[in-house]
Amino acid sequence: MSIDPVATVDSVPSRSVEVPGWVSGGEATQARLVDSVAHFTHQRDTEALDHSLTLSLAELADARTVTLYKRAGERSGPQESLVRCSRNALGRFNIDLVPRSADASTDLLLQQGERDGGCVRLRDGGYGMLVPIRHDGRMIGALMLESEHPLEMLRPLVEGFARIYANYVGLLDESERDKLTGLYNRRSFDRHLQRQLHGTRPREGEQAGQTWLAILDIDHFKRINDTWGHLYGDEVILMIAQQMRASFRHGDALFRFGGEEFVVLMSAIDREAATAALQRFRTRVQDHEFPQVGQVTVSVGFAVIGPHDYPATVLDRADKALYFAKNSGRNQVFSYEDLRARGALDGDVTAGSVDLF
Ligand SMILES: Nc1nc2c(ncn2[C@@H]2O[C@H](COP(=O)(O)OP(=O)(O)OP(=O)(O)O)[C@@H](O)[C@H]2O)c(=O)[nH]1
Repeated sequence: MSIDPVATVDSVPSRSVEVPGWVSGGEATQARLVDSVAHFTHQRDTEALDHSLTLSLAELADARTVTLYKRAGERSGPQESLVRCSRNALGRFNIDLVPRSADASTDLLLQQGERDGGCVRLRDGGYGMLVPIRHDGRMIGALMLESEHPLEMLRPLVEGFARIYANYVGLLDESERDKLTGLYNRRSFDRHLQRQLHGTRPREGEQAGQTWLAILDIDHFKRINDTWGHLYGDEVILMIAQQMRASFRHGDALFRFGGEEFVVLMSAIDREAATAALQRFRTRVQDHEFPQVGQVTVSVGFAVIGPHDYPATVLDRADKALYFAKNSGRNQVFSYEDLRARGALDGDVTAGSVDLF
């Protein structure tokens, strides 16, 4: 069923306590609990962790549905995603990942969770419990359990799982991100590429787009370091990352591959739209006054990603377009497919600077 806060009424009286059998069990119960935690903390990427969390809780709490609401961490804005584990007609659990924009009902739910984390009766007679998930004092999401049984007794368990989850998300996030800029690091690139290719569905009213890979490289960065020193060089890298965040859309994945080289995985309807977005970023950088250093420019090469392309192949194509941009005077954006169609890459094209996998 849909989780609509309008459907939640009345706080559950504190004495209504009915508990799934396992809660009062002995060693077998403890073993099951430990097993769940071990399984859950074995995961090495956030998506698997989300699935494992909702499934573990659904099984342990004998819930009919466990929903994990996640607030977008990296940017401001209302974007959220939702992972739902629910029991099907055969009694088995299914997990759905639903990327979505926040709507009024989600916000209301989260506000409610913030306020009291309340146990509620659902309109259909079921029981609901909402537990906020906090990391470093910030609410990063919430867990909503729905069951045929009252859930109050399970609150410490669910809160414990929420705390472990928050700690773990923090750790995973750190291992996936570049320390200086907070952008994703190269290690997480393949996973994001798969998600971008297979996970993004167009929003209502939106046409399905294509996925593009762009390499952005700061021009004459060595000169910046040599003239102003590495600290100013680092500052430029940081500001370029900020410009990327401000230029690209929320669903686009932003990486620092190392040094002064950045990668964007973006959706765009066609090559013109991709070019426009990248030109906007290039102009933005060119027009920015960097402290002490003054003007900085970037060169960009990009290529479309087909569903069966290897990451290394597309990186190589985007890198060839970048190399062309560098050789054509820098501060420009080039598409590999466009250059290919014009015959501009025929002949002597040496691979650029990207180290392939
Ligand atoms: N400050 C700073 N410098 C870095 C970092 N990583 C790499 N560099 C420097 O970035 C410079 C890259 O220089 P090159 O690859 O020659 O490229 P470039 O000077 O930007 O020239 P073009 O790309 O051809 O325009 C080198 O001097 C590296 O030492 C970093 O994290 N911080």
